[in-house]
Amino acid sequence: MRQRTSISYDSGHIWPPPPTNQEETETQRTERLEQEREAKRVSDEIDKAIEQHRQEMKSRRPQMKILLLGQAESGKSTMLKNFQLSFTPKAFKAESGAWRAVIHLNLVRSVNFILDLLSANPQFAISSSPASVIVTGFDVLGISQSPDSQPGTLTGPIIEPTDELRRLKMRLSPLKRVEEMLSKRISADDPHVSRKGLNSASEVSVRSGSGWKALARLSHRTRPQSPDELEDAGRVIEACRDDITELWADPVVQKGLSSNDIALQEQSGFFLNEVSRIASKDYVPTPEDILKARLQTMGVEEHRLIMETGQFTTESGREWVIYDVGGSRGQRPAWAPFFDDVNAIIFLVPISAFNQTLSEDRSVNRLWDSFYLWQSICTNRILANVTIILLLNKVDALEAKLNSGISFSKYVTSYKDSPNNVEAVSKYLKAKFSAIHRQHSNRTRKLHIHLTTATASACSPPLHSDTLNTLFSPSQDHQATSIILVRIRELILTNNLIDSDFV
Ligand SMILES: Nc1nc2c(ncn2[C@@H]2O[C@H](COP(=O)(O)OP(=O)(O)OP(=O)(O)O)[C@@H](O)[C@H]2O)c(=O)[nH]1
Ligand SMILES: [Mg+2]
Repeated sequence: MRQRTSISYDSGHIWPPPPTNQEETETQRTERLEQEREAKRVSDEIDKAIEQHRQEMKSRRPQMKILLLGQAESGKSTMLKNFQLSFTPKAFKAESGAWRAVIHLNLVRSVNFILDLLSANPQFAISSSPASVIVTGFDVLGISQSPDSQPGTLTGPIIEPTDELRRLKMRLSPLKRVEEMLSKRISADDPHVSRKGLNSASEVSVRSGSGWKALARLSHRTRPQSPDELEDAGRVIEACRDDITELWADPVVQKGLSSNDIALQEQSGFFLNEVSRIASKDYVPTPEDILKARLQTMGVEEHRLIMETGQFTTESGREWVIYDVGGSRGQRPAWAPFFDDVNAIIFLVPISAFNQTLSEDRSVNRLWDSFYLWQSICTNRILANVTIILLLNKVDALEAKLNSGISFSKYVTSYKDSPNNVEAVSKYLKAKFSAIHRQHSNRTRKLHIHLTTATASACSPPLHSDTLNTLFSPSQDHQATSIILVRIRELILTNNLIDSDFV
């Protein structure tokens, strides 16, 4: 006979109740057993329902789905890195080694770009100056722009090669192979590497899900058939360290670049000022290096962040899914399928790009493109109830440009003779983006705007420059990325509480 098991709830309460001392009749016994069976059935059903609910909750672990949108090089992937740095620091640290190869590639590409300029026929297409297209007006209904020049052609080398530069070019020639190898390694089996034009040193991309971080970390221990290419690359770069420094410091190189309006230091993935550190044997990327590294996104990448930190006690361990998309025009049709069940959109605008054109279409001003894109997101009916956050990014680069004398109103004619400083320009842009939102968006939706410098580490102290410190009150405008991220997180959580058990 099966032994009856008893569950003790607390002292004095045992279930099923132990047999009493009283003699029971056969009928009483049958009744009691029937009652016990029924009680057990009910109890089992409750247990089953609880377990089912638990499993459901587990599989439906409340996820926050966030979509990062914006044109190419607006800083979407950099903002994602900031999320990781702030909320999943252990995971971020664990992956940081993989960025070494990307940073090495960024560096080597800048060098090879300069070396190409010593040739009569650079290996990439020549375009006109970055400032080729002017935005003539920001009428919110009809944003318009007009091209003011056409791509030009080039006859001789951009940088006149001296004997010393020829020698350097020879000595640095192994970096061509290093660039090829690193590009292949990072782009996995689908390399998509392009020189974008005279004004841009490099672009290498990864396809979503290509697992490049794993590949970039692999050593010969895990790939015995191939020599440790990454270590080889590191050794070559280290051997070239002094020559790279010399090349970058060469006055003829500097003059050739500046007289052709090529500002390498303003470009993505610029590391030539830190060669001695980055080209050293024991180089380990810092969080700031990782934020500065450039790797173009292709397709839509899904990143699952299990919160390691959290203001709300129940938040730690929760999952946030962040979709990082490729922002160039050819990539944008891939965004729409992700609009359906998204909780929030973070839209980035690189406000320093007012004097640049799209690399995929040199006739389109980048600021104009951002306005156009913003309008289409605001208008989108599927997104009508989604929390929307607008980040006016690259404030540091905007400040540098305006301080160097580049006139905002030259490119945005409706700005007229307003002051050429960050405060006035960002105020103007905020007003313009807000106006588009008001006009094209669901009226009840509130717009949240922040000025950001995504490359200023989420861990760095508030406000990256003295000028910005005095320009903006920390409570209002430009703040440390970490503070903005906490605000964004709170906002998204608060706006999406109804369907979740977050708090
Ligand atoms: N100076 C400066 N550079 C930034 C800022 N934000 C991002 N960047 C740099 O700009 C480059 C492009 O940033 P990404 O985050 O790769 O741009 P993206 O929007 O993901 O671009 P796609 O993947 O092509 O769509 C990177 O090298 C970043 O380090 C910023 O606030 N200031
Ligand atoms: Mg990206």
